[in-house]
Amino acid sequence: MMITKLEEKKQSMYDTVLNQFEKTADLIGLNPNIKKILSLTNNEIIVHFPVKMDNGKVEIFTGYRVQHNNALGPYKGGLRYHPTVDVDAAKALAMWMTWKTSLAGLPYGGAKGGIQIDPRNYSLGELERITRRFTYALGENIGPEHDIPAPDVNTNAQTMAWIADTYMSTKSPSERSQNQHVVTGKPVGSGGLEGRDRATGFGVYHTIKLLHRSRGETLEGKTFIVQGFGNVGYWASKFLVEDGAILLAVQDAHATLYNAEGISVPHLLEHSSPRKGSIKGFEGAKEIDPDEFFGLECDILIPAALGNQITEENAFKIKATVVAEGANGPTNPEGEEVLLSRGITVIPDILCNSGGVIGSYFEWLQNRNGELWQMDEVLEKLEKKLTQVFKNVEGAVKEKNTDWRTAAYIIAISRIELAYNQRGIFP
Ligand SMILES: NC(=O)C1=CN([C@@H]2O[C@H](COP(=O)(O)OP(=O)(O)OC[C@H]3O[C@@H](n4cnc5c(N)ncnc54)[C@H](O)[C@@H]3O)[C@@H](O)[C@H]2O)C=CC1
Ligand SMILES: O=C(O)CCC(=O)C(=O)O
Repeated sequence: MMITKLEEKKQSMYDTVLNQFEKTADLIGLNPNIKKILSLTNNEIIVHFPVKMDNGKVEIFTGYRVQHNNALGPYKGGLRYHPTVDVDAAKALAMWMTWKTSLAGLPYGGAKGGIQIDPRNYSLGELERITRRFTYALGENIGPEHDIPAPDVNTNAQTMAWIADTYMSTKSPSERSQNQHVVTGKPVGSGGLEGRDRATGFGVYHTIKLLHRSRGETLEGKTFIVQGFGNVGYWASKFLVEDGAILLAVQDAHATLYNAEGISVPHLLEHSSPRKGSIKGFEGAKEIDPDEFFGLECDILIPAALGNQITEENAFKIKATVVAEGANGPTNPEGEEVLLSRGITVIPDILCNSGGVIGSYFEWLQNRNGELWQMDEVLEKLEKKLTQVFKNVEGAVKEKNTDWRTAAYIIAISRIELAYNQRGIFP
């Protein structure tokens, strides 16, 4: 059977995470029974649900929620609205969440899901109805102590507010407020956490900064390029530029921009916001061929869009000496081999973008305890936690004389193995 380009891409995302897991499992001699459990996902939920469109016609949508593992706590992970969402993509992304929450030392497991749509084709009212129907269809497969979604590609605080409202409306009046933490990443004012919006981008910036600090360098004058100018790409760029780095190029789904003098982050945001996030047409940079992007001269490359972007086909072109994975799974194993053989440091996704889920954990605690945390308090706690996680991985890199991803996986998988062993399931 012929495999289309899109299918090839999806297949290899799941292959990527399994390859990364198996490599580390073999390295640490993971208990074979635990390896079997972690190689599979616990639950793969697929729902089909009808929604009335603005023109009065009914469309049927397909939504996914894959729950990989909950040995360390409730399932946690984002919801993505994108044409590439399917069960394989959700399985891969759910596994990454399990490793990420474990590495960060959070009391969570891993899940991911979404709907296979291009949200640009729908009005705001349609997106609200799609989201509410999806929430009903998921029913008790999500819950504040069971599986807690959050924003991901093409979903945001508004999407989370609709989910929380719909889920809470299924509860009796006296139970409603106890269910607000069914999702995180909500708007501030509806149970959201001050600073959750910037938490992932802040984490990307902070891990880059810590890596440079450990080498006796600062970010002043360092050049960087970023793929994706959404939540993660924008906030990471903003923090980096505020710390003296220079943004040379940005690529999104519609255009690739370059300016050797540096691109203004606030001006680019101002340009893109009213255009459904597109950077196309920005006058403060010239548009270049998308194929030139990865080969641009720079110090730091931040993939902050989709998976499988850095492969054996383009890794040899990359000039950056640091690749900071804002996205989940942006580098496939063959691409990573090329990068490592060329001495390029890869800050792996499960460390680099973990600021988001750490921020979500703070929001969950805030809701559970009926508290309201302030921005400075949140950023201080986030920085402290990220620094601790970074130092743990740095320690493992040195101790095991290995790359950053393997070091991060060793910590993440060993923690889950310990939990299973402590419970005496596989003595
Ligand atoms: N939002 C969050 O808190 C977290 C997000 N992530 C990951 O970060 C990545 C980006 O997520 P968000 O910024 O939230 O999404 P977003 O929806 O806010 O932005 C996505 C960006 O990627 C661009 N993009 C889409 N397809 C592209 C393509 N083929 N080539 C180049 N650019 C493309 C879009 O134009 C947009 O600029 C995803 O991999 C997501 O899983 C990871 C941790 C947390
Ligand atoms: O904030 C969260 O719960 C998860 C965010 C997410 O989807 C991710 O880290 O990839």
